[in-house]
Amino acid sequence: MAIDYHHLKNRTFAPVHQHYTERDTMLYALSLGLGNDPLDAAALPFVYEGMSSGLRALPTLAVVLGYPGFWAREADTGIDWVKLLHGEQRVRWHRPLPADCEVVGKSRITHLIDKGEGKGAILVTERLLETRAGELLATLQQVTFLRGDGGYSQQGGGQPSDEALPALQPTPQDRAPDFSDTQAIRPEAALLYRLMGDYNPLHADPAVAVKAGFERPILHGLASYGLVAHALLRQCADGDPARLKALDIRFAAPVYPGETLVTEIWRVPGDGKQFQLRARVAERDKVVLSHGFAELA
Ligand SMILES: CCCCCCC[C@@H](O)CC(=O)SCCNC(=O)CCNC(=O)[C@H](O)C(C)(C)COP(=O)(O)OP(=O)(O)OC[C@H]1O[C@@H](n2cnc3c(N)ncnc32)[C@H](O)[C@@H]1OP(=O)(O)O
Repeated sequence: MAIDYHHLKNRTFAPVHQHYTERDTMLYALSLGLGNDPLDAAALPFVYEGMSSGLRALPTLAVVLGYPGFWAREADTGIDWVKLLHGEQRVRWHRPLPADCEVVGKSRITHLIDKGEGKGAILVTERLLETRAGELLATLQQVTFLRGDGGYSQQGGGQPSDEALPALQPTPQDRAPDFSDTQAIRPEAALLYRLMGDYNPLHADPAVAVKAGFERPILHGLASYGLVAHALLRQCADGDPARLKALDIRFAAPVYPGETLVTEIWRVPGDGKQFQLRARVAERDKVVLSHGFAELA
């Protein structure tokens, strides 16, 4: 079954209510590998409640909260779910995330773009993450690359296609990064990370990974996203999670659990609050996250 633009665009998502606790906050950070080195002072406030600062939530915890799950697998979507990949993630934080809170996630599909037969389609989902009292914590945009669904607009009597999102900018080619941060990704990272709510079999089942065109299960894009955000906070914000205001990034190539991620950060000339970033896998010297933009308070 091919994608039907109107059916998919009009899909409704029930608000997802969630009460996350300090334990969830710590498990999220642990699933990214914080605490791999128990003496790492920059990681401890996110995985141990006994610090003088109290337990702190990584701002990227927002990406797993109020999440509607792996709904693309439902047959009526028309999506070839085995072939989909997370393409980009863009988040704006409006308030720091508490370590324990009742939240609600409100999702809707905002864009569906046909890139053409054999090239794929782009699906953009927006999620507003609010407290139960209605305060907006974060606005999230998830760009999904539907590798198996290009050309849908030629079917069913000519289905529409939306305008693309404003493009993210590539990182500087003419100068070395101002900061660099290295993180080891644990071999079981994807198996741990999926427990945060993204149960896409691509990250766990070797047979599904092969069907999708990979040699073995790949890491969730949002796990790499969390790692890059932590690298940025550690290098440029004294580890203060409340300072992250914006982070956009493109997932340029797959990351495999067990690899080493090197995040490279450039200062944007100006008031010192904006940065460009990318990340590469050290073992393959391959850029895996690109077109990064971040803003700190
Ligand atoms: C719906 C339910 C929600 C589900 C959410 C996700 C659930 C998760 O479980 C899934 C995951 O986490 S998957 C893991 C993370 N993602 C990845 O590993 C993807 C890595 N990226 C790739 O493989 C390629 O970039 C690839 C394959 C994405 C694109 O590569 P190419 O086809 O070679 O593209 P290229 O020829 O370079 O460019 C063609 C056009 O596409 C645009 N583009 C490229 N990479 C993009 C990307 N990552 N995201 C968005 N757009 C992208 C290019 O700009 C180009 O556009 P245009 O034709 O307009 O010039």
